Amino acid sequence: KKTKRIHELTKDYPKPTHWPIVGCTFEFGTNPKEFFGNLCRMCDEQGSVFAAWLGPELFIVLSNVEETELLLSNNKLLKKAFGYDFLHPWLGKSLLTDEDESWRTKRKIITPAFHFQILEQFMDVINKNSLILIRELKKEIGKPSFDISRYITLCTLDIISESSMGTEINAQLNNSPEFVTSLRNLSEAVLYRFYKPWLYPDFVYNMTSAKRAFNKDLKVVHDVIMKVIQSKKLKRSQAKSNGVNGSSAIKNGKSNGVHSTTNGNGEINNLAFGQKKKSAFLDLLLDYTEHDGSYSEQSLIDEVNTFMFAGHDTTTSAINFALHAIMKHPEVQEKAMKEIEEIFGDSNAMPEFNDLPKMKYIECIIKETLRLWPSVPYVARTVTEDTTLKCGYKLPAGCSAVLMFYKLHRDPQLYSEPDRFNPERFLDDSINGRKPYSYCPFSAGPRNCIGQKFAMMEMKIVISTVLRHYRLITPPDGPDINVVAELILRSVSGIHVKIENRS
Ligand code: HEM
Repeated sequence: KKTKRIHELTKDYPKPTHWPIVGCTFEFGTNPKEFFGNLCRMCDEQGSVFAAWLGPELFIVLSNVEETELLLSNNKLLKKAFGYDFLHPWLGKSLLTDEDESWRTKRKIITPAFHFQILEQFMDVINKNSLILIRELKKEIGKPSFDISRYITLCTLDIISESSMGTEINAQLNNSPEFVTSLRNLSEAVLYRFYKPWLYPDFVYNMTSAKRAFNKDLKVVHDVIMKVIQSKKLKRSQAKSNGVNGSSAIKNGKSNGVHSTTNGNGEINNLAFGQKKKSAFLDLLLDYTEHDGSYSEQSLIDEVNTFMFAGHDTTTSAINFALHAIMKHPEVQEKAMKEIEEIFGDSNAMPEFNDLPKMKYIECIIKETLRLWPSVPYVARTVTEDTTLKCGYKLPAGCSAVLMFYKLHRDPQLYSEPDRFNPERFLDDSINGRKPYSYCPFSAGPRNCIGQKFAMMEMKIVISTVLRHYRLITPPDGPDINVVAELILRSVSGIHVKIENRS
């Protein structure tokens, strides 16, 4: 009955070719490589609002600024779409996947961990791992070309593991440990299921070898995180019995049952993160758990898994595409180097926190990179109540709305020469007058990215450190980038570069 109603209300939408039962599943193709290209083609052919049935689910795909604003600014459309359910066995109901009141509570608890004064604690972790990256890249000097994305993946994984769990996994030094491989397999497995509507029912998926492999990888990842949590808990209880209070954060920062960011005068409270000693996101959650038991062991695992997932592939993707763009545009590389020289002069010192706002041009490069290659190329919401789009079509309750940022960011009505890489368009004067919601790499509205400041800090440090040590050169015969979206945007052919030492 519900499906019939949705069919009825959306019969006038533009649609690609549909078949009975499967809808336009085969128009999309059943692997990630074809899927994204076909989705972009459909946006070109059908326009900025169209409907597509994938088996029993209807997706309304939106890629213009008016509908993006309507959806993202609506406080009632906060529920993630059906496809996010496939993340539940891995991330549970965490900040990324949860809904309604329990999402709001989590957001309030976790927000203080991303206050900029707290992020400063992570400078050392990012600087240290960027230097390991530089050391690892040494072996590639002089080679005609190599894929730098393998190195960036391991570096960002080291950074996010140490920041979220407070534990070094040394992915860069151990090259590809089981944990790293399992993490990658899990992202791929979620997507594999999404493209195959016949695997949507749990009872079918549970019988497949894909599900058995998924469970195996899940166990590897969960076991590592569980061990970290247990060892942290043990250390904290030992510290407590020795008279050291591990949860001073809670005493001062609590209001209305929820941890607050400031003391009302805009000053940060004595959070675990605010202490001199470097803490991890996990420490904040453990503080709460000790205080009021708000997080069960499973919820802690889910939240750490979420940081690792949301904070790893995203920054990897952005750094990779930025390095590619810098390499392809020598004039951009020169300007970035000029800025670096102005900030650091002859010094070899790593950046300090107050150097980051000085990296204005590098910030423009990152923003322009995220415009052309947004790490999260689309997001989706479940429509929980009938809504009327700006164009007049009905968005019926029960369908999913997909916001296609990748196409939004290349709309010629919003950006002149939209396919051209031009960091200057993000210089202050040029962005004045830009429509709100025309640029959403971190999404927007209440469910925007909580980690965007951390991400910007990490990207600035890693990119500037690479440039300070190496000149990026386009290899004559390296393959060009080949973009696919496997939850996160990436180049299947890798990012091929040649590097030269800067004397
Ligand atoms: C270039 C880097 C990044 C990009 C482009 C990015 C982008 C996004 C986007 C588009 C969303 C919305 C997802 C949706 O609606 O389904 C999101 C949510 C989120 N991101 Fe990021 N992200 C980045 C880095 C990070 C980092 C470093 C962290 C953590 C350390 C993080 C943690 C999260 C979390 C927890 C959410 C869910 C927030 C909520 O629903 O309340 N992200 N991110």
